[in-house]
Amino acid sequence: MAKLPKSPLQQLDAAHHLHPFTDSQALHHKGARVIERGEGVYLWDADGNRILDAMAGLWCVNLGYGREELVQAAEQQLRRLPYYNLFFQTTHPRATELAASLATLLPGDMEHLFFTGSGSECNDTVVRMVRHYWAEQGQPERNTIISRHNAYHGSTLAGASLGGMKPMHAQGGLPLPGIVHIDQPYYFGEGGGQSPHQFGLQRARQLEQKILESGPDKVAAFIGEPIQGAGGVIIPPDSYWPEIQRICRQYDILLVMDEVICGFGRTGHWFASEYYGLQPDLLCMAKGITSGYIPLGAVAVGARVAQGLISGGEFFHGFTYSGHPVACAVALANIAVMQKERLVERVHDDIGPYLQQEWASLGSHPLVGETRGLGLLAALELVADKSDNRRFDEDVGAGVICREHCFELGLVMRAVGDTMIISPPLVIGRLEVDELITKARQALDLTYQTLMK
Ligand SMILES: Cc1ncc(COP(=O)(O)O)c(CNc2cccc(C(=O)O)c2)c1O
Repeated sequence: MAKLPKSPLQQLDAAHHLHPFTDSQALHHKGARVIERGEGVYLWDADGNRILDAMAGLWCVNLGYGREELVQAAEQQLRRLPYYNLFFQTTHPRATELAASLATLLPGDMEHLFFTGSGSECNDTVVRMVRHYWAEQGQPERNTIISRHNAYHGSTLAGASLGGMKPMHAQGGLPLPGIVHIDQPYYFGEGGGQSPHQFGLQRARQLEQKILESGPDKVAAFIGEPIQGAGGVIIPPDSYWPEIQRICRQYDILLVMDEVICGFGRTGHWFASEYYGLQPDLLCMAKGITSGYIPLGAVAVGARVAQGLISGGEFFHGFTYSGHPVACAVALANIAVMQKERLVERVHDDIGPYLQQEWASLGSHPLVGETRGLGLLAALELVADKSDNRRFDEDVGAGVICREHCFELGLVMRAVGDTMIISPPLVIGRLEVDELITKARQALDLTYQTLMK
């Protein structure tokens, strides 16, 4: 795709708009990519280029773009009640209906929902909720939360602290006190000579070490993404999560699953906790809950913590847009479409296996050290030498080069370092998967030519 000089919009953007997670100076020179329209799994940029969005926006547009059912739900609610709050012993029908609907979809005994406006606000809520819970149980010193290096839990002070990304911690004096990290179950990058089974147990057992180091009576909870998304679609060995859950139960540590990415059918289950046989005490959701059409988050609360909160007097926490009525209306419509079209079952039985089968074929490419995936989440690792999976030097920027070739070919793939990841809309068809794979292979070929010339 030929790069045109900056348009008036790009010049205006450079003059006034500070983008998230962006080197603004670099962007000002380049000019922001302008995405104008979406339909199904496709986007169109301001130059009229059609792009297959294999990232579903930011892991969130599960129903694809242009779903009239969601637009209608929003419009109807906007006309009837565009906003009201859930404070002062008040509710509105959509919040109540959505809480009841979610309770039927969640694993285990999770019957209660606390609404927020984002995934980060969910994780801030988790920190306050678990510390308040333990204080109400007469154990106020239980306030340490254990998370993982390279986890992503958002960009608020608590979300970024729970996250394990060092560049984020370096900006703003993070992590906050009482939030500590153990290593991640990243077998391809850190497995060493161990079997996946042994590596999964070894990494899970770091939790026990950290609990003993912190003092079991000081630890409130452990938080993790079933599959780390922004960290690079890190799929743990099968031995990992059962061992984590066993350790949490042994030391009576609350288990918090962050399903902001993995929830709402992404893995072929309504929630990935089901796939891993987990009974979390708290579960965070956002993104796919509304297919990204409007911001919404929710924390699902299991019976034990819910009873503690309910009997613990006023919980001094909440947001203006907690359970925004238009967002709840869109979420209800989103869930209804997922149920009507049996999308979760389709990911599990049809399009998920098909995507994984086709994605795995990329593993034969000379640049690819590994392909992996579950449902409609997938990753591949770019390597300089397949014989020993030697990585490229960081300054080569192989992932960014590959990502840019993807855009030139009309495909969005995310680069996390030299890991290429996809998370397409759940509505993607087989022919669109074929297009995705063809373009991904072409991008790998172009990247190979760029790097190996
Ligand atoms: C697991 C998880 N938890 C919490 C959040 C925070 O949600 P909000 O952004 O709505 O506050 C996320 C968000 N995930 C996220 C957000 C922005 C960029 C990328 C990326 O992969 O580049 C990923 C996430 O992936």
